[in-house]
Amino acid sequence: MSSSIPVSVLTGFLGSGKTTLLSNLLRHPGMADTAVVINEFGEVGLDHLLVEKSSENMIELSSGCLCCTVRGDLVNTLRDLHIKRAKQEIPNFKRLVIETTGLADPAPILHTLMTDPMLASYYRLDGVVTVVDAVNGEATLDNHIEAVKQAAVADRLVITKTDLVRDPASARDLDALEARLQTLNPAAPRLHAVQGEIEPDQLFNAGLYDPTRKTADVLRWLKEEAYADSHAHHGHGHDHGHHHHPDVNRHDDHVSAFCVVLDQPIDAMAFSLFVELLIGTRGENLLRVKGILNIADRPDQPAVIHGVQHVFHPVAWLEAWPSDDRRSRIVFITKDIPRSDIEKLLEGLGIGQAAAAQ
Ligand SMILES: Nc1nc2c(ncn2[C@@H]2O[C@H](COP(=O)(O)OP(=O)(O)OP(=O)(O)O)[C@@H](O)[C@H]2O)c(=O)[nH]1
Repeated sequence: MSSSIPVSVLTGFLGSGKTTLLSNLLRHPGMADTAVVINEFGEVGLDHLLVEKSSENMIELSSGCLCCTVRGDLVNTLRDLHIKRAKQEIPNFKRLVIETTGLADPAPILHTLMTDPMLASYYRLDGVVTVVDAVNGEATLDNHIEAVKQAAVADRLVITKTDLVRDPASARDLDALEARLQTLNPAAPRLHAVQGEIEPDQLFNAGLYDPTRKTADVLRWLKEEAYADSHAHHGHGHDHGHHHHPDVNRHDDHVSAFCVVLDQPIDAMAFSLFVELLIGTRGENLLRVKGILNIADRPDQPAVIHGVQHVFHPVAWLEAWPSDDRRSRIVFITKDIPRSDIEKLLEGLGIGQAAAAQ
């Protein structure tokens, strides 16, 4: 596991600046050992020509949208890459970046990385980087649920084209976009990049759960405190414009991010049932679930859970609690599943006690 290759998924809507960002990143000396898989939609992949020179390990999947053909293609591509690396036919890359098409739902890619047994033994998900265009970002979020999902599941958000934000009206639009992203995804740091200029350190090693690292990283990964006031209402002083849009297509009204805190230890069987019921009835709307659990019969070893839609990663047990706080904390990023539904289901199954409901 310690030698597994970290994989970053780079996503963002059409034209948001993914390729520009990637080309710049690959010029950094620290990124020299990076392999890149680019998924182009359509017959001719132009991006390939644009970034080719900066990486010898460039692979392109041009057979269609990665999120539609992902199972076979991605598995085969990553498998081939690993075999060639082992045979020393290609340089010994230490990191992999997958750039998705602009329309991709990132979930199937995350599923594949999490569930394919071979991939899971050679690669591990480092994090999701989502690019959002400062100029078109709001309109894109209004009109495309994929863009909302991309932003909601990100570990890092990169706002591009801020150089085009010059007049006061555009600056206000950018503030509104930032506020909206804050509500959609309170835990992901928001970074700005002009023409792809960014330090790789800000995007990689995002601290997604890795059992070989110190447990403190789990807290960084979970960042549950970021969700503290982000539920029920959009309670941010600076989110002007947020409620005034007349659009009927406000996708992010459907998406919520919240953290449920349970004071009492959790019965393992009851929690499995909870996950099963949730996946069975609402699986596709569970954009992301991550948490640290206090399981009743193993109080000294917290369980880490991580799910994307209907796929849950096998539970990982930590050696010790990362801090004095031994309550179970579960972050949910959902579409059309309000916090109250989750709390009702937990209560119905007699699981813990939701702190916020007290
Ligand atoms: N002014 C400005 N233009 C940018 C910036 N970042 C990207 N662009 C331009 O935006 C356009 C789209 O950028 P790409 O990097 O190709 O975007 P992409 O997300 O890879 O696009 P697709 O592969 O089509 O989804 C290009 O013309 C870039 O030059 C920026 O920070 N400022």
